[in-house]
Amino acid sequence: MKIAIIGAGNLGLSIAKGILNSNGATTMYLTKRNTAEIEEYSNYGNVTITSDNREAVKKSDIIILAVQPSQLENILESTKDLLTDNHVVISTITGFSIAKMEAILGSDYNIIRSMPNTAISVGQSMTCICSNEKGKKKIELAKAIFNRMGHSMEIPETQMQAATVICASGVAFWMRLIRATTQGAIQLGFDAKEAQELAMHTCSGAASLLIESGSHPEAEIDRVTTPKGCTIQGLNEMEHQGLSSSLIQGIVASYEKISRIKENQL
Ligand SMILES: NC(=O)C1=CN([C@@H]2O[C@H](COP(=O)(O)OP(=O)(O)OC[C@H]3O[C@@H](n4cnc5c(N)ncnc54)[C@H](OP(=O)(O)O)[C@@H]3O)[C@@H](O)[C@H]2O)C=CC1
Ligand SMILES: O=C(O)[C@@H]1CCC=N1
Repeated sequence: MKIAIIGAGNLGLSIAKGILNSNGATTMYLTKRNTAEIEEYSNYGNVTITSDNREAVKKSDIIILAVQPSQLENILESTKDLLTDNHVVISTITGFSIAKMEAILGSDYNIIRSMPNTAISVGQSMTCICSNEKGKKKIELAKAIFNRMGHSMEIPETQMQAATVICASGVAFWMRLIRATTQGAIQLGFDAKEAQELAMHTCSGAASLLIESGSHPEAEIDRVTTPKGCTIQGLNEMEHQGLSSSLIQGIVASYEKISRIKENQL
């Protein structure tokens, strides 16, 4: 696969790392205006670094768009004459609808809208995808690309904002929970490095339990909570302090913010 990543910033470079780690591309173009910061990637034999988006589009089949929302329109306008039937355009842009992309490109091209997260760099992204009418026949290809770097789910476009909060912002939410657990562990006597190791591997184990057993979180909690024991004491105190409620409220606040950003853009 010949892949171009237009906008090699936080997410674009995470995708690049995921692709390189999984040998997922025969050639890869990485573009940004200031290329000095990513020169090290030219050490990979099959990677070209450039600020020329037109060259990247011309030489690639899969075009992954990872610029800020306000930067996308110009990029689409300046490259659309190069697009062919063979191209699959995969946008990762928050709040930029397929209709808005089609208003610029037309509806004759394969357009996939995706929402990966930065864990794509280590092959662990939860990525949601949807497509325009024309792109429906490329959705399996898009899934195959993202499944090499984690797990993908096809969803209706109407759920894309919610997926952004849960999956993309979600990485930051889980990081904060792991950080808070680490701080608790330090207070209980572990040094900072040990504390983080305990927190992150316990978090990873808890998620793996659900993924591999298919069971419900409360069923797993029941297996841990000894009657009158320390786990239920801790859990109940966390809930008295509003743990679940604050998480849900944060998720809803994040969703409301995305909705406002989207309204301003469209
Ligand atoms: N960060 C995340 O976890 C996630 C982000 N997203 C979405 O991904 C997109 C990118 O986010 P993020 O990576 O955080 O943003 P960044 O600002 O880190 O990256 C954007 C990149 O685009 C480059 N860029 C800007 N203009 C151009 C241009 N004309 N041609 C080529 N490259 C250009 C910038 O580099 P330079 O200035 O040198 O050109 C920059 O490196 C956003 O739309 C965001 O909503 C979605 C899911 C998760
Ligand atoms: O914070 C943001 O707005 C973007 C979208 C999801 C992750 N980063």
